[in-house]
Amino acid sequence: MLKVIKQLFSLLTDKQLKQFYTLQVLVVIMAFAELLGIASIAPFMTLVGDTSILEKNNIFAEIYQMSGMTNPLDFVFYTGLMVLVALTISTIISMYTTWRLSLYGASVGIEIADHLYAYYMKEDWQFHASGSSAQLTKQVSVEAMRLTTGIIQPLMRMNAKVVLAILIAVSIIVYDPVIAIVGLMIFALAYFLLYKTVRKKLVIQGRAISQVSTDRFRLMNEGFGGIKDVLLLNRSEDFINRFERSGRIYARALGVNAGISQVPRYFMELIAFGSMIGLVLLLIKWHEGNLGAVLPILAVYALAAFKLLPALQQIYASIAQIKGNLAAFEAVKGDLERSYEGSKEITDAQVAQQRPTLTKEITLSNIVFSYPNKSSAAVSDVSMTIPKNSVIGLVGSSGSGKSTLIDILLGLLTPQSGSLNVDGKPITAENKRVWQDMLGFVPQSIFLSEGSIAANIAFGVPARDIDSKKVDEALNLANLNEMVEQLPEGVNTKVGERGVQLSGGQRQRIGIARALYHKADILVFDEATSALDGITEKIVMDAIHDFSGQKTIIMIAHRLKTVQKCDIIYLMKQGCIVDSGSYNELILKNSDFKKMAEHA
Ligand SMILES: Nc1ncnc2c1ncn2[C@@H]1O[C@H](COP(=O)(O)OP(=O)(O)OP(=O)(O)O)[C@@H](O)[C@H]1O
Repeated sequence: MLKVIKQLFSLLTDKQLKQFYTLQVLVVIMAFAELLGIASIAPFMTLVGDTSILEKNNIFAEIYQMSGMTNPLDFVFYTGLMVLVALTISTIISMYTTWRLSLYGASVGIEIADHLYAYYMKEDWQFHASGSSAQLTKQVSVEAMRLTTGIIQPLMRMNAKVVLAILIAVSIIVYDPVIAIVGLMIFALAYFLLYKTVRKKLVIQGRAISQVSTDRFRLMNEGFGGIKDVLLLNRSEDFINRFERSGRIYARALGVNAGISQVPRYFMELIAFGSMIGLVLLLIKWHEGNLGAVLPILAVYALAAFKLLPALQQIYASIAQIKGNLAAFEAVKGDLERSYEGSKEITDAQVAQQRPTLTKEITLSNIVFSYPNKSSAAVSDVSMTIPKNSVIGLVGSSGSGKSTLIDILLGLLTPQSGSLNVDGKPITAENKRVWQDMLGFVPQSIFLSEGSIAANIAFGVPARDIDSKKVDEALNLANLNEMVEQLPEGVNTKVGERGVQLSGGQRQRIGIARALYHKADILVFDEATSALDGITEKIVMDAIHDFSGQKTIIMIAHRLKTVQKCDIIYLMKQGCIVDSGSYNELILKNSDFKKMAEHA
């Protein structure tokens, strides 16, 4: 567990560390203030037990004399008042420190979750293509939250209590070593034995929480995401049963871990009361029934126990909670460490220096790309040239590697060998971002957010920065204006989650309008018009071809009709480019292409 705390500390930023040390000072002040509160009770009780000490030769008598009071009861009253003031100050310090610790714990936890989200959002396409979004959602929402509430916050609470417990322990040892050491040993041993017994169970249940959380997120993602198929195939019961089954494991694991940290409190209270009764009997026996002598000693121990017991319980409960949530840290540790390794941000000056300009051509040279865990290459030794302002078609059977090649062109996938060049300048990790700014991409299936049509066209641009003129132009070019005019709120009409309130063709045209909104010089279409009816496709294709000579256009198409007007068509087969030429040239020279055209 100490190792985990050390690792967690290494993830804190300088600012967080500084705040932590400041809080440490507050924690120590709080512990001293609480101790002072306890310590001030003893003299007061001595005074209450026997006011005749004011007549004797001691510190009380001196203060009494200096106060100028004549009635001992008045003195007792004012001493009591001062003790109350001391206790109030100590309470205020404790409340403030606990408040600050809670805020600090929560903010550190949430900053870690934010960091994790930012890390995943900046990871490349290959990372996302080979992982599961349910897993990432779980990492950020469940595991990072468990890290906050199950590790960092308990650690903060424990931190304050450890200092207090040590101070109380030292003070009562100084006050009376024998009684203190025996009492402390009883508690330490009881908690230690308890922790040893439950330690393994906490870890096991903690891991179960991580495991079933993944299952539950997956079931939610698949169930809600594929609800149409679920309903049609009548699979709701299967989903519900699996969800409930994981829920039972989840509930038990959560309950057991919470119980293990809370339940022993009552047992410890029993031990504390038992020890107290034992101590009372012992003291009465030692002092032969003299209550005046017994009361102050008893008051100190009662108050020490009153403060020490919850502190020990808090330490134990925090340790149990941390142990039970270690699996959450294990789950995100690797990603967190990588996320803190420092991102290579490039400066504006570097961007300007690296900005590729397209004046002549884009070339792909000897590109080889294999997906991880795949034996054959998805793209093998592909070379192609895309002249500026030309219209290029990419055709081939399903699985021939067209989308993979386009992802390489978009800078989303990095080939294992070969290079992508713009006017001879290679696109590297450093200038990739600038290259991507020059591209407009329309994928096979468009992702739509829950916002308005305008927000979806200007995707990712804050509402106040959306340029309505550019939205109108894009709508026009994507042949959407007629449909939008019929909507009650026009471009401000909401499209529903993932665009459920739109037809497939309308969704696709919004995707096309999105690519056009950003006024990219290079437009890439991956099966972008396949969901459109013949007439709409022709209108949209004509709009795309209107750009010919002004923009560089690359399109993947299954329907050969779509690529008929392209300047060059590349034919792909099993990851290779097997032929190229204009539509008419390919019909004449390539039998595969001819067959495809006949069956189109
Ligand atoms: N994320 C991925 N992980 C592993 N393999 C993949 C992944 N995406 C594609 N592949 C594999 O790479 C090969 C090429 O796929 P790609 O999607 O590029 O073909 P395509 O020509 O675009 O097909 P389609 O016309 O059906 O979209 C296929 O064998 C496919 O199974």
